[in-house]
Amino acid sequence: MRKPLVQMLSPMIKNRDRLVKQTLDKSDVLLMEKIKKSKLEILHNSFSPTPNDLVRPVVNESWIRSRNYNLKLFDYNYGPTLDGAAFEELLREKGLLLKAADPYLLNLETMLSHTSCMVLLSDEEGVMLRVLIGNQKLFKKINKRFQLSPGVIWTEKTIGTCAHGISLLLGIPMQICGPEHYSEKFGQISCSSAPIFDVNDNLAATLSIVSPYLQNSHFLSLAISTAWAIQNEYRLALNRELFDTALEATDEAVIIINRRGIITRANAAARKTLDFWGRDLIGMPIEDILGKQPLVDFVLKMGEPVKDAEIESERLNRRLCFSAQPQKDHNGNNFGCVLTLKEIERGRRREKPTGQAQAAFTFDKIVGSSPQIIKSIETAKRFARLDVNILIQGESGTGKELFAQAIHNESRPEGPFIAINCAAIPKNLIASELFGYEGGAFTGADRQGRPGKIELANGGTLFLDEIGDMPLELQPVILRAIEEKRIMRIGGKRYIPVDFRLITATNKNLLDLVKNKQFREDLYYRLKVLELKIPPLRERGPDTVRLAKHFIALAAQKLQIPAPSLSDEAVFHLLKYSWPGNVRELENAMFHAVSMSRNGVIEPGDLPEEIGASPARCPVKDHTGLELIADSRIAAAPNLSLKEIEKITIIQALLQTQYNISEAAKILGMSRSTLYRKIRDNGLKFITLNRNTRPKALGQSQPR
Ligand SMILES: Nc1ncnc2c1ncn2[C@@H]1O[C@H](COP(=O)(O)OP(=O)(O)OP(=O)(O)O)[C@@H](O)[C@H]1O
Repeated sequence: MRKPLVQMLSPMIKNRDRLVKQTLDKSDVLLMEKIKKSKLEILHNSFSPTPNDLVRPVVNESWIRSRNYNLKLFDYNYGPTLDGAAFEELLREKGLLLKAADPYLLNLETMLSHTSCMVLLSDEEGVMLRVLIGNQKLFKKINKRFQLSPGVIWTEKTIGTCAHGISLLLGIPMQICGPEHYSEKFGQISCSSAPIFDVNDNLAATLSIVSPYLQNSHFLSLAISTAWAIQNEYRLALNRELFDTALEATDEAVIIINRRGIITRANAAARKTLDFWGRDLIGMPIEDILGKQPLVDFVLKMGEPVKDAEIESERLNRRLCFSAQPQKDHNGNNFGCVLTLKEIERGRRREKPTGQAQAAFTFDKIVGSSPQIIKSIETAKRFARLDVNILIQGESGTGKELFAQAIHNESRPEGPFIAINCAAIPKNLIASELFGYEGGAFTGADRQGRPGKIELANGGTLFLDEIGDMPLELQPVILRAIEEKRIMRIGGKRYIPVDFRLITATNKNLLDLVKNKQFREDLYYRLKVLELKIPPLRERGPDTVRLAKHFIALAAQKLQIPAPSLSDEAVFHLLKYSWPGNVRELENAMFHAVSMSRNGVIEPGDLPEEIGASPARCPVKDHTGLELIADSRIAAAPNLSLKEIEKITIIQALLQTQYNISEAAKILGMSRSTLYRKIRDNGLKFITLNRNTRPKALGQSQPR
């Protein structure tokens, strides 16, 4: 390394010390005299004259400080030197800094070896860690005069004004030439210094280039750029250490793989989990360790994260909880991924959250941007702020519990979320479920007794789903508990105060039940202080496609395969179907479709029969005559553009009205002629199937 670098220098440089001005001309000498005179005046008069061009304010201030340290002006000042053991210890301590700096110092020394320059590296306290000089004869001479050797402490305090002393003190690059030094003994030398900072911007070191005679601006730039390079290297090393410490601090097995699936980092927990104690995982293909894992291929290929999926490793004969986070550069290019693995106890599957005492959903997790769902979200958010009872109404599977959880997380996130489905509990058990019981209250009861769900909801939210199925005889007791905010366990003798927010939900028309005397009117009005309506899926327009994509991604994750896309025809079938089971049905349908899909695309044939078995011919064609409901971006884009939403909404309205333009225009709230124009603007040419299914080319017919 040293030889080729030396060869880069011109023989002119080698022969003559051209880097520095060795002979001083008349003007130099005059200038030096003037500076020296100013220095003596300032120090003698013990006041700071207005700084002039000759004396920089930082230098002026440093001279005053040096004098106040009682340093000698006309003689040598020697810094103390650390003893051998202390210096060895310090070198060990500064190992990372030296490892980062040494290659650069060596290069600098090589480049300057034909000059009389010295390269110094000091730590943040001014201890010289490295003193490098190509010319050994000169080094000995300097050492004798200045006692400058590794381990000596040189600061402004110990030797007076010098470049590296000011760099240390102020954290700035500095060049000091000849009489600018405090001590006159330094009058013939010059120095350029630059600070080096660690990752937290703490001063860590200085780099200095010292030369006899005067320096030029190149010296300072050389010192700054070398210090900068060392600083970057040092920060990288520190970050690497920090990363390794964090990596080792976690109990989770963490493995980093590159784009080809080769392990580049792994912590001790990973070696333990993968039975690799004492052996290195680095450089091994992850497939050799875990066996073929479609999820790993999926993350590397698609750049999508995976959270808490369960994988089976045949090689390890073990099930693992697997998460993966792709590593991307600022342009979104995937260059590997971080895998975390947790062992799942034998015979114990990862528990699915039951939704019993925890609420996972928040408003931002509710998928949908249709005006209908946005309205429900906005209303629910407003309701969440008011601590009163809320009745959620909506068809089955529309997301009522989802909204209840989101309201809970918005209003009482610290408390428990206790959900009960009144239709799912046998009638004779509802009372004990809700109110709990004291020990021995009835045959079969626990000896210690048990708290009921209302008690458990204390401080949080009680969610009574299917409230319409609450037995009539229990309704007055519920009413009292709501009004008095206290309950008595079955067989108990004392009231227990409870503080809970009540959210109820139903897919029935409660008012009809009230009219039929199946539901108490007073309870009904107590429950519906605020009423939230969740729209059915068929009214949410393009949300069907958004939700479908959301569920496809979830299903693919569960099945450990890359998420397939939806073909245009499949999108058409999804929009056309009326979804009696709402979002839950869509979720199941997408799971079915993902399981059935081949070649990464969901076709109508992959959908459950009732959804995919609509007419084989798609009645909407684009201007090229292709059977499309919209262009392919609808299937590909993660979110839909306004134009795409408009297109889908028009198609939906036409499907809903069986292509009756007047009715569709009414649904869309626009005139027939506007609808005709929008059909054309959207590049759609329709073959209408009127109620008698007689096809008619819409694009050619004139609006009446
Ligand atoms: N907007 C949405 N975003 C994401 N997932 C949703 C959305 N709406 C519903 N779901 C999902 O659909 C399923 C049904 O939702 P939920 O159980 O909340 O409906 P529900 O109206 O309470 O049903 P039921 O009437 O049967 O009690 C759940 O798996 C839920 O996660």
